[in-house]
Amino acid sequence: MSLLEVRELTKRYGRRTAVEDLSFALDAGEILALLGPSGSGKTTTLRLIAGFERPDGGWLRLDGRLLGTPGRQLPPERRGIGYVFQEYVLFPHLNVYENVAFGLRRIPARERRERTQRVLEQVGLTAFARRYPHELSGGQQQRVALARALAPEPRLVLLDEPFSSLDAALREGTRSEVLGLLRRRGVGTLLVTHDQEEALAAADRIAVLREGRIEQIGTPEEVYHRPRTAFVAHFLGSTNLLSGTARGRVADTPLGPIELDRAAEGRVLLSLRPEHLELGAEGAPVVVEARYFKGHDVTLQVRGPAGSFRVQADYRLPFRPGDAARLRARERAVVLASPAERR
Ligand SMILES: Nc1ncnc2c1ncn2[C@@H]1O[C@H](COP(=O)(O)OP(=O)(O)OP(=O)(O)O)[C@@H](O)[C@H]1O
Repeated sequence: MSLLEVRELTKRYGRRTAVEDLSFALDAGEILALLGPSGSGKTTTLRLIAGFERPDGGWLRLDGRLLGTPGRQLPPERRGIGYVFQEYVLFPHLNVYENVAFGLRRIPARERRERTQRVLEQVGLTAFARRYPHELSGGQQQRVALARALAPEPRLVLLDEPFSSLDAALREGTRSEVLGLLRRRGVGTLLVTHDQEEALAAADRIAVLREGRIEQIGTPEEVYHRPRTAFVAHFLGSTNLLSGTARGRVADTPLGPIELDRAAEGRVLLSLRPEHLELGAEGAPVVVEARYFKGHDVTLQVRGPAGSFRVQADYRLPFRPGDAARLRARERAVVLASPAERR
């Protein structure tokens, strides 16, 4: 049985539907990223799970126990869920130790002391126990917030953009420490982010949200390499869309015949990432329009009778704007779902 089960969860604000028919499951020790643009329903989903909002439809269970459904709503403090929300700041008048012990008020003093010390040690903050929040860096404050969420030993932790306020240098280290700790403790984690790189690097699975619905859910490799829709393909990096006529595993396209990742018949819309195209001696004629140096490689914008494309290339290749070249696919193209398949 999954740790968390969410079924057909729906939330409306007046006539606007913030979350619609959301269904997914999460296992113990698993990290699921909720990824989507602003307004796609990520925070509302966490608030429904935490119990700050009442659903208008559907239900959710944690460890088999019903937490929320339109007719029955368990209050947040009885759900056994830890959360670190962006706006969920530390108490400024309490030191680190007191902030973490705060959630353990109902536990006998000795156990409270032991648990607080243990969790501070786990997040590497024992030496900072007597400091106040304003005497800590952003990353340290984030770890205190996490320690406070973990102290009551929840089975599920909800993280809403917890790393977005940290600068790039601190972000990666803090993220892998924090998520590593959650994984080792077998805690299920829902991580809200609109940062695709963070989702790809840190999550076991990603649910891509669009207008309150899950557009696709899968491992980072699946959603990146086998996007079901143009929206997912574009949201997880850059891609080229190309239409063609499929005959089984091959399609005729303006770039010539291209192998497909699955069999199809008739009109198809294909996705080819910039790294799946190459410039060389063979293929459709194009002219290089722009060159963007990225350090480890370059992105070339090219145009020809077949259309306009972005191509990733080795930075040592001599292509410059104005050069003529030939373009071909070096990998199979992904067949995107037709409107009928998406329903
Ligand atoms: N309390 C509320 N009252 C009315 N509408 C709301 C409320 N909370 C959220 N919404 C609407 O619900 C939709 C989903 O919002 P939500 O905050 O869940 O999105 P999000 O994906 O978390 O966005 P962001 O990345 O900007 O935080 C939006 O259209 C938003 O305007």
